[in-house]
Amino acid sequence: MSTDGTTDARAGGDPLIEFRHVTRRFSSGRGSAVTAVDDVSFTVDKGEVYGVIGFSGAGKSTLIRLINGLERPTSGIITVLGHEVSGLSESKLRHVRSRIGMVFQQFNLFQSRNVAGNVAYPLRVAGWGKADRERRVHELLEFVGLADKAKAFPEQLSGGQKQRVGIARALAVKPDVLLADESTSALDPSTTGEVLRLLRRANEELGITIVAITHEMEVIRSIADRVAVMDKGKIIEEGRVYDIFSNPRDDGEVTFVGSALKDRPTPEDIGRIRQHTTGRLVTVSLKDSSAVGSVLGRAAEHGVAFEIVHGGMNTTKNASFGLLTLALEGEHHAVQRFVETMKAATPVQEVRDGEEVPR
Ligand SMILES: Nc1ncnc2c1ncn2[C@@H]1O[C@H](COP(=O)(O)OP(=O)(O)OP(=O)(O)O)[C@@H](O)[C@H]1O
Repeated sequence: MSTDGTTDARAGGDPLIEFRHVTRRFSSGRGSAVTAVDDVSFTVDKGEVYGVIGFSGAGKSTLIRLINGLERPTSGIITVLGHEVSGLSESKLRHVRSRIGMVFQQFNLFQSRNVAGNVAYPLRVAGWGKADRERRVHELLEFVGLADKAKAFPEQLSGGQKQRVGIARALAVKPDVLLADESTSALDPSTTGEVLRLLRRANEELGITIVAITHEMEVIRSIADRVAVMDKGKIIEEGRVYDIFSNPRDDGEVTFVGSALKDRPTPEDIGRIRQHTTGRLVTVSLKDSSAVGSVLGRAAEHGVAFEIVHGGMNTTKNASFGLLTLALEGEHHAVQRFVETMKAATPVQEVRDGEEVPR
């Protein structure tokens, strides 16, 4: 990662995907219209994992369908792999689509074909010869850890195994981009981890760029480099996952991503904490834990006593970080000076009693 907050890949050239003021409106038939994607602009760089998160109806599926040209924008410009797809004919679009793999929530496997047959399908369509197909299918099944299942049929596989076949198939023709549409939403938590690790390997070992749309924060936290939060068709927040997760905001406003962290105290937690302390409550970021440790080590010199009342560690794709909530006891000005000293070392957020923390 470079110091200006961009990915290393960006230095290598133009973005792989670019949306400029893209809007997609659907008419509902009775004269009213739904704006599924509303004046959205973003870029995805080569080699990065870009996550899009939002509630149902936020416009995520429409956004992903705009990338592979299954939807056309009402207005705005979409460039994918150097082509302005918003203006391409259907035959030219097919060429761009052949460089984009797709992973679906419900796997979309052919039930009548075995695993090898499913993975070989896009290779057949692309005109690969039999020997090359067989070699490639074997290579892909090795990559996804299903070499022993080549002859099995989808109905004989677990959900996680089906999705691994789906990923092998999506990677078959060596696409530049993988679009993952709620790829783990149909899976249980342990299988979700297995599929996310595989997507991460596809990104890191094969260098494939991934756009993952999801309503699950876990997907964003564990594989995305950057995240866009969608709400009612708009991107309402965007940034590097590590920065968004690890910076509690000073103004007390809790962001969509930040609100999903389990290591901030809920109002119920605050109620319990208040039963045994009247101290000032602050949440400090452990982005640089040695700096925080040395400040806390000097609390007594400031005439301040602290107690750790809440906290935990999180791991994102790129790094770990934690949030620690402290109760600070001491003379008002001493506590204030100590908070200022902490703020010089790390982001600090006040915890207000009775504060509503959206979950
Ligand atoms: N073909 C269509 N015709 C009319 N309205 C549509 C069409 N496709 C999507 N919409 C509307 O656009 C809005 C965004 O839908 P979209 O499916 O993109 O959201 P989403 O975030 O993917 O939600 P979900 O996770 O439930 O699929 C919704 O109000 C939806 O009803």
